[in-house]
Amino acid sequence: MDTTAGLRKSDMNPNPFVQFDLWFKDAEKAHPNNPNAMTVVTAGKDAVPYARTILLKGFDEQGFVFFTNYESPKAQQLEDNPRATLLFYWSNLDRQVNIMGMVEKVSEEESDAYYHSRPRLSRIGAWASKQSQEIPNREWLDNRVDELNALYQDKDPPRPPHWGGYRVKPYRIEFWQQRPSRLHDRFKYSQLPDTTWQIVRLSP
Ligand SMILES: Cc1cc2nc3c(=O)[nH]c(=O)nc-3n(C[C@H](O)[C@H](O)[C@H](O)COP(=O)(O)O)c2cc1C
Ligand SMILES: Cc1ncc(COP(=O)(O)O)c(C=O)c1O
Repeated sequence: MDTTAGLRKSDMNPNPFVQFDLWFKDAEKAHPNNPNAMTVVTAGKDAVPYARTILLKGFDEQGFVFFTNYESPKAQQLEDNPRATLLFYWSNLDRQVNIMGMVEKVSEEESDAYYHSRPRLSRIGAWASKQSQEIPNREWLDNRVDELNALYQDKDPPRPPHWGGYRVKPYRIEFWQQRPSRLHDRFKYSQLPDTTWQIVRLSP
């Protein structure tokens, strides 16, 4: 994948989801390890921007979906302020994508479907972990996993009510590609009130 040739506005698909899909497919080839890893930034009542890595689990014209614990700090921040920024950096391609959007929970059905596609131990883990809470030691966590494994011995663990997905519905997406001498190519897509997308070039 040669990304050194530069980007013209005419290279950019008018639909940012199609453009993201093209770049994501390139990233899957160039980054065998977690091409879907993204930095997710949220800010709640204290206005502090909190960042963490999350795996993108799906995207379409409705938005970008990830799964997590609904009682985690990020979930509380999203409750207080349902906005997020998603940031991808694909170093082997010298590309960055920055997505800003409004956030909502995915449907129960969508969370169930994804939860049940996960390996059994990951499903147990979603029950075992009180995400981001302080715990006494590793043994405490391992014991919880043992207890939950015994509880669901011959059963399929159901999805915990505190675990599910969020969808980031973008209103702004920026595609960035590196060029020599820091004179990068950048295109910003902004959603207009009639839901069409305006594309402008930004200075590096
Ligand atoms: C590569 C990678 C992928 C991760 N993917 C997820 C994920 O999909 N969902 C999740 O809840 N946490 C994921 N984490 C853990 C988060 O970074 C974070 O520690 C956790 O969600 C707690 O965040 P919070 O305290 O801000 O709510 C991942 C971490 C790494 C390094
Ligand atoms: C706590 C947590 N939840 C979810 C995920 C991602 O989902 P999955 O385990 O279904 O790949 C990760 C990935 O690292 C994670 O650390």
